[in-house]
Amino acid sequence: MTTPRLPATLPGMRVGLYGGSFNPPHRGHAHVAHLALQRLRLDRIWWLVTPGNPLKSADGLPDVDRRLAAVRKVAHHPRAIVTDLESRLGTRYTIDLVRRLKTLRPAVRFVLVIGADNWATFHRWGGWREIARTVPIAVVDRPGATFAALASPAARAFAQARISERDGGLLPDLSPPAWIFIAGIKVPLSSSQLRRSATRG
Ligand SMILES: Nc1ncnc2c1ncn2[C@@H]1O[C@H](COP(=O)(O)OP(=O)(O)OP(=O)(O)O)[C@@H](O)[C@H]1O
Ligand SMILES: O=C(O)c1ccc[n+]([C@@H]2O[C@H](COP(=O)([O-])O)[C@@H](O)[C@H]2O)c1
Repeated sequence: MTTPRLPATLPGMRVGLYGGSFNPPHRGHAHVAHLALQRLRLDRIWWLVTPGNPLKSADGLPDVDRRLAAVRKVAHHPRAIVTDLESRLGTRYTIDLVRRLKTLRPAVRFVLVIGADNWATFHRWGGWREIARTVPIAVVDRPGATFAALASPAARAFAQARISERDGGLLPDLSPPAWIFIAGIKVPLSSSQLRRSATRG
């Protein structure tokens, strides 16, 4: 099996893994990426355009190249990398992605970055406990999802591993399980809302 080319890294680099359908990308996504860069003191954030969320129907999902082009327009930041790495690795499940990355780049400090709605349903992800034991996780708050995220099965299962919001800069250095809930300004935007408005014209 040949290994696809990964974005460049250096040993010890702090890299946020920010996966999404991005159908379409919006300012809420840029907010998550910027907040993660700042609060976790990341060297890079990789916007990973998924070939398809295993829990969502792929009906009407534009192909990866179209979504990559759209994400590049909203992701502007000198430390942002927009990539189709998951298509090239052949991964759809996050557990497979993080296992591969830990093997391919053992000296890089990866952190998984997700929105609060995804932490609320994280227990439905394949191998969710193993994901949380493999990489630290940063959860960014989102309108309507705060309570569900903080009371979620994942939050309860890993209650002892939650760190204080003011210690975000430490998260990439911690051995998992470790997670943080990042509050602050919430951006009330979603791709589904934008798709609905586009259909209405
Ligand atoms: N406004 C937002 N605030 C915080 N996190 C967000 C926001 N929008 C998206 N996210 C997070 O960004 C990641 C990618 O989201 P995704 O591409 O599914 O967008 P979405 O707006 O949630 O789409 P949809 O409405 O189709 O479900 C997910 O982890 C999601 O939780
Ligand atoms: O691995 C899983 O079971 C899994 C289930 C749901 C979502 N994910 C990943 O979570 C990321 C966010 O997905 P989405 O559709 O909410 O943008 C994206 O990278 C998905 O592949 C992964």
